[in-house]
Amino acid sequence: MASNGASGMSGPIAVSLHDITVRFGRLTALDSVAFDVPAGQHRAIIGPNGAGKSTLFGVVAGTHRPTSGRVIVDGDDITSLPVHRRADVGVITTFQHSSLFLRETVLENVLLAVARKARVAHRWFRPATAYREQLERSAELLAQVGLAGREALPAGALSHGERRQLEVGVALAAEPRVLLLDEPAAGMSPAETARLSELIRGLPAEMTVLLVEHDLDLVFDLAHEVTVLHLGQLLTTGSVAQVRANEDVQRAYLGAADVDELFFDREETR
Ligand SMILES: Nc1ncnc2c1ncn2[C@@H]1O[C@H](COP(=O)(O)OP(=O)(O)OP(=O)(O)O)[C@@H](O)[C@H]1O
Repeated sequence: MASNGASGMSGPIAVSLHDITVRFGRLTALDSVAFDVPAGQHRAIIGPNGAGKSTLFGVVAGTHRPTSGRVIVDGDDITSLPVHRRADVGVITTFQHSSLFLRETVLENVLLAVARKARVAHRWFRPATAYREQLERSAELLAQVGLAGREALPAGALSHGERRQLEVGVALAAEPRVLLLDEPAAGMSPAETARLSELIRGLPAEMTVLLVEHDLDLVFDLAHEVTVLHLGQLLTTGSVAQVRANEDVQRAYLGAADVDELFFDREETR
């Protein structure tokens, strides 16, 4: 198991959710959910099916507008900010459904994102030097996400796991302060998941990461803290050890297919 460095209980708050309620008609998908995520923390959101994880993720990413409540990032209220404007405040999301250009090369995918960021960062554009800098930055990012040597391949030729790595590279090009990962390990092999975990654990210490993930091995490997939702309510937030030992969490998961994964370290039982 990884050592999960900073528990992040002190220091500035990066993301603050104030009494988030989401109703779909008569169904309350989220009921006054409130918690803070300290800057630099890796926070996982887990819970049984239908707990409200995706809905909550969408509220932070901007794809869902809460019925009531507020989303505060670095002190700014972004509740009403449309999804495409959240990048301006440093909130970058990788969604489950890939946003890559599959016919373009791996390098071009990252280069586009780097160029987009540069245009936002600089009012004027210096084509000759800027392009070289952007190429260098793209190569750096591809090395960071483990895709050095794959630059010339079309993104569509990558394995599923490599595509997810590339998506993270594209997201990092935008220099997020808060990185939102929507089930990053979905469809990955154990080896790909292990590489992804290493990649996330190696992100800059000041970057806040919020992820929704069903793969509890990954969650327990990289989360500094875990927030558990159940039936639209916040059940608890705590360290991996606290959450695994929590009887309310155990009850919430009873009957769920992944209950064994939650309570027993599979490496211990092998
Ligand atoms: N667009 C929608 N319209 C109506 N009900 C919805 C909508 N989206 C989600 N729900 C309902 O809201 C509740 C929470 O759903 P959500 O997808 O957020 O849960 P989840 O924890 O992500 O579940 P899963 O683990 O199965 O993905 C569920 O009862 C779901 O059926």
